[in-house]
Amino acid sequence: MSFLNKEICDGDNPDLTEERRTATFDTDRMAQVIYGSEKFAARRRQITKSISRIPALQDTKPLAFMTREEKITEACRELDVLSDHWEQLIYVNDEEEALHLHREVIGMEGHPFALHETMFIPTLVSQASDEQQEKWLGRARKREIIGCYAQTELGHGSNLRKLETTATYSPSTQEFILHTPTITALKWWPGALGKSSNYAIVMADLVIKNKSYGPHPFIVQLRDEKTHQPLPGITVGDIGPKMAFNGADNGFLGFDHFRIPRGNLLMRHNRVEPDGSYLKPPHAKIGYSSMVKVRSRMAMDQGLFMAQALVIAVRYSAVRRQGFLEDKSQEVKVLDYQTQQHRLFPSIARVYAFIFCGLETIQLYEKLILDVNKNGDTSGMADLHSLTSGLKSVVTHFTGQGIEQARMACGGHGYSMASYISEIYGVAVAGCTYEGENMVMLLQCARALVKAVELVEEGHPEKLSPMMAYLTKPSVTVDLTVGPEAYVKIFQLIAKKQAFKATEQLHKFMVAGDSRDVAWNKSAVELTKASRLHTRLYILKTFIRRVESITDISVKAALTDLLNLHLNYELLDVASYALADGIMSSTQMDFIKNQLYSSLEKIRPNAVSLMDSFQFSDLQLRSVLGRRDGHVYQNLFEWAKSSPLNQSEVLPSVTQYLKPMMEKSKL
Ligand SMILES: CCCCCCCC/C=C\CCCCCCCC(=O)SCCNC(=O)CCNC(=O)[C@H](O)C(C)(C)COP(=O)(O)OP(=O)(O)OC[C@H]1O[C@@H](n2cnc3c(N)ncnc32)[C@H](O)[C@@H]1OP(=O)(O)O
Ligand SMILES: Cc1cc2nc3c(=O)[nH]c(=O)nc-3n(C[C@H](O)[C@H](O)[C@H](O)COP(=O)(O)OP(=O)(O)OC[C@H]3O[C@@H](n4cnc5c(N)ncnc54)[C@H](O)[C@@H]3O)c2cc1C
Repeated sequence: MSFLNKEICDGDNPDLTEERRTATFDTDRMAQVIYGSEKFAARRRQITKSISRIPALQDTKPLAFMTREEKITEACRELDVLSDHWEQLIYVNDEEEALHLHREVIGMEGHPFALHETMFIPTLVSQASDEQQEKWLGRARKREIIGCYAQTELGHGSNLRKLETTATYSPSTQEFILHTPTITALKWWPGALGKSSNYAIVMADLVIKNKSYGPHPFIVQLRDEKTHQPLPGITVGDIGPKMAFNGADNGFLGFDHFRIPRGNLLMRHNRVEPDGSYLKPPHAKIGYSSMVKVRSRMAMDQGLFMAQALVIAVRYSAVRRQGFLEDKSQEVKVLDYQTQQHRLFPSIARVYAFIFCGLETIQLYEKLILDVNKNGDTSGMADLHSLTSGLKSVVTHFTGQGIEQARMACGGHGYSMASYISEIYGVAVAGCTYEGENMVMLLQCARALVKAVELVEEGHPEKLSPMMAYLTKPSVTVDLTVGPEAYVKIFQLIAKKQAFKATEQLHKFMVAGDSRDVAWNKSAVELTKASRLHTRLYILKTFIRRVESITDISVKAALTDLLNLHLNYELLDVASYALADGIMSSTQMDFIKNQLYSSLEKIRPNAVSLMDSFQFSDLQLRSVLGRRDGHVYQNLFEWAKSSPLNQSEVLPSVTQYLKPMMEKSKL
């Protein structure tokens, strides 16, 4: 079967056109699966088309040749143009459409609204009372004010209970006094805080009558709305250049006894009354909801980062010819090498798997917020917290690995900033750190796992949440040839064994006299391993569920090949556990390897289309190597010529130093 999209292929590199001809499915149909619905996939295309009709949004100077200041200015110029066209481009207040618009036009290097959309507004939605929403949410949505999320401090990011910024209630004036008592209490890292935001959600330790109530969210005006000057009592600025993400002004912030009205404590779930009495929230960690929101998005966002790198690497691999196979008259596309396929295809499978998880966790968060806000029902919080803690850690780790492999798969040109892969890598791996450092979050996930194992050991398996039910499954011998369910069974056994082993180790140290915290630390590596396996099992099951639900036969067939690759690759990757515990034999290992290699061959003809299906525009990709038309070499040459170093033949560094040095050497 062939699905040739004329519009796409006309004038393209013939090697890429050939790849698109061999596809066995329709990329528009695949896009519906990727983006969760026919409607949203179509809206994305429509928005992309509308963007392409606005000349002021087309690419200017390549980002790689811009200074940081130029990048920030350019992002703001684009935001201004977008704001003029906002209502004609997207449905106002549709978060997914807004995200797509920003991703495509401004890209991933950060911008003044990145935290406004992803954390400031969501915190107002989940934490502000109706009255407070009336006051601030409308203004925020209309972009009359720009906000950020200021939580992390110079001295503390992971351990929130030790945040030092205080918000001390003064009943006589009905104000909170925000204060930065030490250098380590300076807020440090919040995105868009340094120069752009005029408001912030500030997480500070609530203190009433000398009693600390822990971190609470406050809305704080930082800058004058007319002059944009910091208000008296506020010290704020940019923390300097970063590994990537340099279009964002991550900032620092200090308070000198800065007063805000009582009504600026976000009070949907807790209250401080005028006399200073405190009303507890229905769940102690409800104030952490914005972090859970971002974590619940991360499987999707990271999947899309990795997808961008893979679109670039796969298209380039179909254009790049090097070396010979059978036919000595023509060099082969590097995509035909088994090693190249092995380098790229398992990551393609992970991209799809991560995105399917993201579609699910985004919905789970939306449901949770509805339950909490409408019915005060917090019962889903613990499960979503442990799930998203594990997921953000596993997904960011593999995304980093996948992008780096994509970079190497592009050979020398992958190392050039023309590929854009280094930027994608730099931005994506920030996710290993932000929203909770990966080890810290794996250990959060482990808390839930250990609790579940303890329930089983105490004879209460009925109390387990559905995600943990596998911990009660008995050991069985599995015939791998029967299909995905057999892989799930083996994975469940591996994950279960590791969860029990890690818990056993924890208990052993406790029995020997260690406190739970010390025993926990002595078992931490084993615990993180259990969390990873538990999370990878969830990813695998989600992938299977999603593929089963697809109705388009050709799309389903292509994704089944990808799923089979995933099952074999993941199981092989954790085979050491299975071998050590006698869960799998070496014959089964050989079977898995052979399945894996034949999956690579099956996927090969669909590789380019599997990545085309993401329907990223060239504007969004920002990559010379990944262009849709595949005209790599001409454009690389043009790109290099536009380097500022090539704007003159002889650089001042030559006249000033190299020439005199060479002259001196002649003497
Ligand atoms: C439209 C525009 C879009 C444009 C997009 C363009 C592209 C942009 C690209 C990229 C955007 C960039 C965006 C960057 C964004 C970054 C933002 C940030 O980084 S904000 C800072 C994050 N900071 C952390 O995540 C700290 C991590 N630490 C913590 O969360 C806590 O300290 C934690 C969870 C590690 C411990 O918290 P404890 O000390 O209060 O609690 P304990 O004592 O350990 O636990 C007590 C119980 O509470 C539960 N718990 C903890 N947190 C919970 C929660 N959230 N929900 C439910 N339970 C929770 C625990 O599981 C535990 O349960 P049991 O006792 O075991 O049953
Ligand atoms: C690009 C970027 C954007 C960010 N944006 C924001 C933002 O908008 N708002 C905001 O408030 N913050 C933001 N942050 C800050 C970010 O959330 C924190 O850096 C992150 O939570 C990690 O905390 P930390 O820096 O204190 O790391 P640390 O906790 O100091 O980590 C250092 C090491 O200690 C280990 N460690 C720490 N605690 C434990 C433990 N209990 N057990 C085992 N190991 C442990 C970690 O695993 C790690 O290896 C951003 C950070 C980055 C990089």
